[in-house]
Amino acid sequence: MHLTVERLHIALDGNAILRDVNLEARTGDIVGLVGPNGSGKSTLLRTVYRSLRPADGVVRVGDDDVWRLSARAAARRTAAVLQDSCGNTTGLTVTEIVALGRAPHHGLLGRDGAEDHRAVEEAIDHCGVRPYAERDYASLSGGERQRVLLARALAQDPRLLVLDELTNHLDIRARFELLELVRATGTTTLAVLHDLDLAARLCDHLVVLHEGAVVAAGTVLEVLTPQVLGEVFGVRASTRRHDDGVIRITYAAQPLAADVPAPRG
Ligand SMILES: Nc1ncnc2c1ncn2[C@@H]1O[C@H](COP(=O)(O)OP(=O)(O)OP(=O)(O)O)[C@@H](O)[C@H]1O
Repeated sequence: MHLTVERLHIALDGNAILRDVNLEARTGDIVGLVGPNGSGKSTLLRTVYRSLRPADGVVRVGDDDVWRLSARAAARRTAAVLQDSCGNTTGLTVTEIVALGRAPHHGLLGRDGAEDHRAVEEAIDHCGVRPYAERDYASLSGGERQRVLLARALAQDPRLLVLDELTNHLDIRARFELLELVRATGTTTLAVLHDLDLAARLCDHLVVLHEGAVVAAGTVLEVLTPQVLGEVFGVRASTRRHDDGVIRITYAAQPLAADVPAPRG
C-alpha cells in the first residue's frame, strides 16, 4: 500500500519538531529517511506507526488516515522495527517473539489459527532464523535479534514496514543481508538510515530532513548532491553510479567546516 504524509506539524514541549512535512512512498517502494541527528526522523516515524498524534496534518496508509483507524486496524497495516524495541522478552523463545507479530490479527479469543501459524513459519524462514527458532531470544547476538525483530514485523503481514535504524550495531555483511531481506519482501517501506551508503544501495527514493523540514526528496542521485551533503550533513562528498550499477558516495578527507573554504578544482 502507498504511504502519504501531508502537511505534518509536530510540536513537543512547545518546540516545533516537524514543520509542514510532506512525503510519499508508492506501493512497493523503499523510501529512506535521512538527516542529521535531531532532525526529526524518529518523530516522523512515530506519527506513521501511530505512536505520536500529529498536531496537524495527515498520514495515510492506502486511502485511510491512520489516525482515524482503530489501533488494531492500523497495526494490521503497519509494522515497525524500532531501536531496542522488543519490550520484556524474559523467557520467550524466538518463535514466541515472532508469533507476537500476529496479535493484531487475533480475534477476541486471542488464539492462534492456521493462518497465524503459516505467517510465523514463513517469517522465520524468510529471515533465516530457523536455526535458532527454539532458543531463548535473550541468548542471541545483536545481529540475530535484529533478524528476529524483522521476522516479527513480517509475521504481522503488514502493508507498510517502518524501520528505525534496523542495521545499527551490525557488521557490514549482516547489514547487507538484512537490507536484502527487506527488499525481498516487496513491502512498501519507510526506513530511517544513518549510513548514507546503505541508504543509496537500498532505497528507491530518499527524503532528507533538516531541522524538522524536508529539504530534498527524490532518487538517490537527485538527492545526495554535493550541495545537500555539504549543507545538511556538513561533509564534502560526491555521489555517482559506478560501472557495477551501485551508487557510491566518495567523501573528501576533510569534513566541511564553516570557516574552511573548499579547495578549488
Ligand atoms: N518530548 C520531547 N520534548 C521536546 N523535544 C523533543 C521531545 N522528543 C524529541 N524531541 C526533540 O526533537 C528533535 C527531533 O528528535 P528525533 O528523535 O525525531 O530526531 P532524529 O532525527 O531521529 O535524531 P537521531 O538521528 O539523533 O536519532 C530533537 O531535537 C529532540 O531532542
